[in-house]
Amino acid sequence: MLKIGIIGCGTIGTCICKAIDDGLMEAEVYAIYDRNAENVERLQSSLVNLQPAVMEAEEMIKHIDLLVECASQEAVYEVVPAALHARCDVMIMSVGAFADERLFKTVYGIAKEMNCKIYLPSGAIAGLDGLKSAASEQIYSVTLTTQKPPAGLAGAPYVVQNKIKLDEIKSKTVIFEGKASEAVKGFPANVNVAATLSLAGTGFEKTKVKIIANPALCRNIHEITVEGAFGKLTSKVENVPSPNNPKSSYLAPLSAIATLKKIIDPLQIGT
Ligand SMILES: NC(=O)C1=CN([C@@H]2O[C@H](COP(=O)(O)OP(=O)(O)OC[C@H]3O[C@@H](n4cnc5c(N)ncnc54)[C@H](O)[C@@H]3O)[C@@H](O)[C@H]2O)C=CC1
Ligand SMILES: O=C([O-])CC(=O)C(=O)O
Repeated sequence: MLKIGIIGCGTIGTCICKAIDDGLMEAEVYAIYDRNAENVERLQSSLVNLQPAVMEAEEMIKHIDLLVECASQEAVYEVVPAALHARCDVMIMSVGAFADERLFKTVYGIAKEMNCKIYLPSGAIAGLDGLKSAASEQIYSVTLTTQKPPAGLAGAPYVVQNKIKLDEIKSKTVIFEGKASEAVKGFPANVNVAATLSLAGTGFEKTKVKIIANPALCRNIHEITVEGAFGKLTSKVENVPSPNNPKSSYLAPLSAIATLKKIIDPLQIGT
């Protein structure tokens, strides 16, 4: 049975544990960790069947097959290289960390050397299957347009640095337009999907991102347009926010669960 260790006991970590606790897949949550002890306790007390140990990544990687990062971009630096060195596969949610090319090259290099896999779930977007197929030929452009209710963008470094008053936005307003490399740094908790899109397609410098604060919305909308030798692909997901975290969409933990099921299942569907 796949032995998993989870870093981050917030919205996504809790959904993953609950899915395994409910018997949705054959996996063991060997250990969990969060720098916030209250979140560890809350997660532990929500489980009925599982009793994961609590230990830091350094220790858990000696015992597990797969390390799941669902914490923060910072955590990717802290735990992913060490996990790969210990020959653990890794699943990463805070994909925006890979806008740091040096980190990405290092992590990719260790994974190759150790014969390990790095899994990046689709998160809150749809269409990566088509983009991956399309990338076997020439791609002309990839664009992500994200719309969130203003509160879902609160605290983003770009918003703070540019003194954007989210509570004064009364109508649909474009607050950022630029490269994916800048978007994931300015909005680390909002557009990790831009990083996944960049890695699947044309890279961080060529992938374009537009972020819109829209007070009329109660959903997080991600629209993708890809043009290439294959033709044109458009996808739009109107995401219900996660119940405990308005920054994250509910489809994100569901995609993490689906990725785990794919790792375990002999049947592999899609690109
Ligand atoms: N790839 C994607 O499509 C998506 C990615 N995300 C990203 O996934 C990550 C987790 O998302 P949520 O569960 O919604 O966030 P959350 O805020 O609900 O939970 C994150 C948890 O990780 C803990 N944490 C943060 N940094 C840590 C560290 N260095 N070491 C240990 N614990 C740490 C926090 O204390 C918190 O309990 C975030 O980085 C988020 O931006 C979220 C949604 C979609
Ligand atoms: O969940 C979402 O809507 C997307 C998100 O936060 C991210 O990619 O970081």
